[in-house]
Amino acid sequence: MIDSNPPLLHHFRALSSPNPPPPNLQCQVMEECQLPLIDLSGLNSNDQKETVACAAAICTASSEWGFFQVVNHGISVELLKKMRREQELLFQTPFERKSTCGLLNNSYSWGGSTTATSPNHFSWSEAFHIPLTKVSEESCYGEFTSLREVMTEFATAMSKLARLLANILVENLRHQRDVIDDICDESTCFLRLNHYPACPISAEIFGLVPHTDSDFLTILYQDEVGGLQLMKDSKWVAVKPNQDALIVNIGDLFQAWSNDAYKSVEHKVMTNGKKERYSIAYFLCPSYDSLIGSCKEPSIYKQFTFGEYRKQVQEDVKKTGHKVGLPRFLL
Ligand SMILES: C=C1C[C@]23C[C@@]1(O)CC[C@H]2[C@@]12CC[C@H](O)[C@@](C)(C(=O)O1)[C@H]2[C@@H]3C(=O)O
Ligand SMILES: O=C(O)CCC(=O)C(=O)O
Ligand SMILES: [Fe+2]
Repeated sequence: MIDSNPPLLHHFRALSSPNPPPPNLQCQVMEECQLPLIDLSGLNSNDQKETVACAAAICTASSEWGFFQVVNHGISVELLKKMRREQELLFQTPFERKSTCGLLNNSYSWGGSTTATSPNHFSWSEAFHIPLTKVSEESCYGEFTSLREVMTEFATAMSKLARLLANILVENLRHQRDVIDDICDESTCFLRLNHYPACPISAEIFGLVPHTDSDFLTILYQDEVGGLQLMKDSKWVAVKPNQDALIVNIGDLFQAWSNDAYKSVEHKVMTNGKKERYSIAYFLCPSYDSLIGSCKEPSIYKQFTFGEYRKQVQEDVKKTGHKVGLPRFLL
């Protein structure tokens, strides 16, 4: 049989061989949490009190959790299901085809990072990481013609939702709307299609290593399998999947801009011994020359452009296998 999965086990064993096996990652009893659940229909209410309360709930969750879930988000169940079906077909393609045929702008990767040199930096997953500018480009799709149509619709809907939420968060900080539309363009925003194959050594390896996202905010559409965990009050807590909801998390850029009012929280994905898992993340990013500086004084972080930030993250990951992120920019 032709294998669709990348050679994850082989690679993990090769990385582990001279080193001692990593500690058991799943030994603690995990608390499952109900993330703040926000009904976005409040934003369209004729009652201004409801609109204000909904916006306040978004800002409070961004400060206290850095994570929340939204329902009545305006993206239809049909579109979400169609997108998931297309994603499954894409990942079921033979590994050779995914990795060598230039699919989706040649954006396929596996193991989390091509440069992982230690088992602790290795992720039991594969992904396509597609810039928004390429989503509707015919040449990216080969025989996956229906994926193009669905993904274009999906990206447009996620983009609209991400901008709506980001504008609310900005307005709360600066009493000014539309800044996000001025600085975020398609050139840097991206969609990441994630696949976590069932893992025979699930106690030893992450599905996706702990990290914060390097963007303003991320919207995640996950399936019913579960495995996402986030840091809350210095403890890892597991997110209970809710099929009606999309998950939103604050990224590093909003944390810097808000001078730590909004939290870019560390998160990770645990593997599952029996079931594979799918998720799609939309990352809202500004153009590379956008200056990110705090909205308040005294500022905690140096000003930086998004280009400088990405470069620093990539350099650190390449050198050490590990993302340092915002602490690099502390004043
Ligand atoms: C090895 C890594 C690459 C990554 C940062 C990390 O340390 C762990 C997760 C990776 C990830 C996943 C989501 C985004 O695509 C990304 C840009 C991010 O913020 O975290 C990547 C990072 C990266 O590619 O630099
Ligand atoms: O798959 C998930 O639940 C999370 C994915 C994620 O954190 C990412 O792509 O940055
Ligand atoms: Fe993430």
